[in-house]
Amino acid sequence: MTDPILKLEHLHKRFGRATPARDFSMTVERGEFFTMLGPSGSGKSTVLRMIAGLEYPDSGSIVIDGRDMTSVPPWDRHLGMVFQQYAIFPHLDVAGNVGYGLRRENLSREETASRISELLTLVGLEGYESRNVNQLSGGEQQRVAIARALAPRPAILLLDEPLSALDEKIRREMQDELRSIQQRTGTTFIYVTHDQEEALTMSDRVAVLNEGRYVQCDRPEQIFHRPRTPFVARFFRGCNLLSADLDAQGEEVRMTLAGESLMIDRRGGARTAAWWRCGARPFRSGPLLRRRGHRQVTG
Ligand SMILES: Nc1ncnc2c1ncn2[C@@H]1O[C@H](COP(=O)(O)OP(=O)(O)OP(=O)(O)O)[C@@H](O)[C@H]1O
Repeated sequence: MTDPILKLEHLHKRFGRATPARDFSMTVERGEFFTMLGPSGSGKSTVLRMIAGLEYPDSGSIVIDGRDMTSVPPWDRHLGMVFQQYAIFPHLDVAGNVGYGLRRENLSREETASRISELLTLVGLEGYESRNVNQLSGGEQQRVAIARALAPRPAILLLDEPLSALDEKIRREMQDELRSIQQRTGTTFIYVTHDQEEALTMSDRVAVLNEGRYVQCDRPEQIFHRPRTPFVARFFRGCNLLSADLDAQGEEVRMTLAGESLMIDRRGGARTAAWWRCGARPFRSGPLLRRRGHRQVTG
């Protein structure tokens, strides 16, 4: 088992009355697609900005690839960043924009051209080198921004709601493409979104944030089928929460719901069946998890 690529330990950050990070600790493994998901104001962007070095924590530490980076400036952290706004340079063509990411690499002209061409192929813009960026669609501009951020082979690529300005169809396509780019390059991605479906579809693991803490950090199918708190369950709109009485009897628990009783084991073994019997089939669980190759859970 290799060391995690990122370790956040007891991060705390306050802005006046807002506390977007409270004793926040988490680890991200090498090559993971890791997503921070949560409602507006839960602290996702602040945590991402602290990883990037765009904000400094009041206390706690940030270790990237084994080095303490807590007070290191952003340009020495060897991270890439992609934001919601397509932060590309309007006065440079596509090659100029992607090449900007290579300016510290000391490459020859030929090596730079070859790397730009490789990156454009990776993001599906093969042959776009001399195109004017102002004439590209939103999705294409975001691909240029991703190629530029990946150009110096960052240890981690940080993505803050990169698809939220795109229309639904392009957004869906880009979700699949981003996942594929991440897998082909093996780069660790840390992704911020408030979109539940996006998080579940793309990620290896998801941290659900609320008020500066994460309330659950797990694989998508665990988050979806085994929410640890009512907050997580409610956050996936369409999920039905029903109150039941539980009565422990040795290894089994009797659950009484709407006058019906059911024995479940202590790990909640029959819980899925119970939800099914109540007609509370989870929101889009089949197509959602099938899209990323998960087995559908049956009752
Ligand atoms: N630079 C800042 N100055 C003052 N308050 C801030 C600053 N940055 C963030 N906050 C506050 O911290 C809280 C968390 O903000 P943050 O942007 O991290 O949340 P978020 O989960 O990313 O939300 P959103 O999805 O709306 O972007 C909010 O109450 C916000 O107003």
